[in-house]
Amino acid sequence: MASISSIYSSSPTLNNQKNQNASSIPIRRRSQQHLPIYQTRPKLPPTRSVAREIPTGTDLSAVQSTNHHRLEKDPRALWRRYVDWLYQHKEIGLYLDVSRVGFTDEFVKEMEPRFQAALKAMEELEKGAIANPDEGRMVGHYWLRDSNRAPNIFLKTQIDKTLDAICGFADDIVSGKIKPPSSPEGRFTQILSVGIGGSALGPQFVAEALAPDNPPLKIRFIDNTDPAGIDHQIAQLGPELASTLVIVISKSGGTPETRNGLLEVQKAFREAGLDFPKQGVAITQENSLLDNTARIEGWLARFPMFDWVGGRTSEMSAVGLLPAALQTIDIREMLLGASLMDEANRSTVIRNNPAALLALSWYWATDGVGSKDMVILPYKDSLLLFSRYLQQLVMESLGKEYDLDGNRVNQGISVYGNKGSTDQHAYIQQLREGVHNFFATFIEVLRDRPPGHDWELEPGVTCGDYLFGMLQGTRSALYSNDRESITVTVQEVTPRSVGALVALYERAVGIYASLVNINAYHQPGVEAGKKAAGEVLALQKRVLAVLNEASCKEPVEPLTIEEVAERCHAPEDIEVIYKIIAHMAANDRALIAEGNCGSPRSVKVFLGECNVDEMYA
Ligand SMILES: O=P(O)(O)OC[C@H]1O[C@H](O)[C@H](O)[C@@H](O)[C@@H]1O
Repeated sequence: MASISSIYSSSPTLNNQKNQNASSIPIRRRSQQHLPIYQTRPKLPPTRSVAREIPTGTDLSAVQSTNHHRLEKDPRALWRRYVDWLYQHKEIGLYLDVSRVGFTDEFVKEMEPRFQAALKAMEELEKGAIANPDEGRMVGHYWLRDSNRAPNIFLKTQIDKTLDAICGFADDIVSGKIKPPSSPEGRFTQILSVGIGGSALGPQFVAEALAPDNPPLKIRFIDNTDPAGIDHQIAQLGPELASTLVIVISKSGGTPETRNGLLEVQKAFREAGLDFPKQGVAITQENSLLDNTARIEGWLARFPMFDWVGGRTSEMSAVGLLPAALQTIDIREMLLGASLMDEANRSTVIRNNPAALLALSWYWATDGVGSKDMVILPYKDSLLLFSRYLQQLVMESLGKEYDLDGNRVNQGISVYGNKGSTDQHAYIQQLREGVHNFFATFIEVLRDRPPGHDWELEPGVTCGDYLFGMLQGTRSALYSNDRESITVTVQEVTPRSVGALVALYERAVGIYASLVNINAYHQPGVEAGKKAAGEVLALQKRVLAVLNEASCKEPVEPLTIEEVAERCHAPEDIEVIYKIIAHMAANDRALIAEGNCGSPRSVKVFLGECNVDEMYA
């Protein structure tokens, strides 16, 4: 198996190219490799503080151009730039316009060697290199849509067999060949998908984008451990719980939120007198806790998640494909769209490689250090969740403390957005005129409605013309105020174009990560929050034990928060202890709190009942 670590480690460190006077890109010398990045990188002057120092009456655009090249404003030159840089993929029906990002020809030239190194790294990754060195894993989501690219026949067979199994199972469910055991409907009518993060965001985005108006199975999601949210989903299912297929998705098979969702759903099944295993499907890694549970309990079906597919890039695995197929979305078309896009993204010519063009634009717009946020604005309701999906893909992949050489870099690009033209009535005001800390990405869909459904709501103008006008207007209004933007245009929202969009951004993230020399495929930072949450729950158990002991005394001994903290041997955790008590008190947890919650020192607590067994446990 090849290794790409050498390619990564030979990448030059990131530098703020636009603020360099030298025409060549400074390459970090070996001897500098262990210097913290802030010592090797020129500091970017933040636009806001620069703006504050400007004397009144100064031409702001002139000041900005000291930080950024002045953007081209001549309409003819802009048209030429548009035509020169426009990327088109005919088979997908996708265009990428980066003309409203102000990178210069010199910048592109300077970046060329780094792009070649990044594209080489992608090539090695696709061949099966350990592209996720921290976890010692291959990164194989590209093989999912072209199994011939898998590095060995075993993996190829695994991919092909899983795809066939997904299609077969979905057909059997949709056709009613596999029936729920006790539903009067005689067939499954609902899907309840339980999963979080990469095990939810892709399926949510795709369902919103592509599900037909009246799918044979309607999907809903539990993607949190919020009891009220879970109750809401279950309540909405009502008697249709009996015809609900529950898909539990977790790569690790041990994510607490997903486990809790499953336990809550299983309880609802018990209470309704239903047999959960006959309606349960697991998508997880082989031999995970979830997999073993599903196997032992005899769930209806189990589908694998592969070690070499990360959660946030799992849309083309069973995670995304099974829910999509159950909604009768053409998953083979999704895969085709992704593989066509992958093929285009293998070009070593930047302007012919859409993912490289995106990465180039991101690098320029954010100075390669995430100095600007990425605002995603799809002008199409069905693409509403694209920004949420991209938020995880981009931020979990690029938001890293250390680079591959161990330098502290605190990399990342913040992503947010919703949809146009809705957002024009919300926050576009700030984008146009306020703090200049973003670049926009417009997602344009050319086809307004299915053929034969359009009408003119005023002479010569349709509803979709308004949407189009709003997009074009916002693009040019932002640009005229020096706000850069990218436009991704698709002909229609179809399984093919959605598959292509997913693949486009997956690859752009990979290339960008390589440019800034970070591992895009791990998420060490996520563990800190999980660990801290576990510590809070452990502390809660100690608090309960202390309160139980005091409450078993005669007479009962109410304790102040300080006393509880002392007895837990955790005086430094007093604030969390107070919050634990306040949370339990708000939830009728047999805990009696006296005093005023607004003044925590006045609060005294004891348990409403003494549990002698627990005292001696
Ligand atoms: O699929 P799971 O193992 O349940 O993981 C679900 C999610 O949880 C984690 O916190 C990770 O940060 C995500 O990348 C992942 O997608």
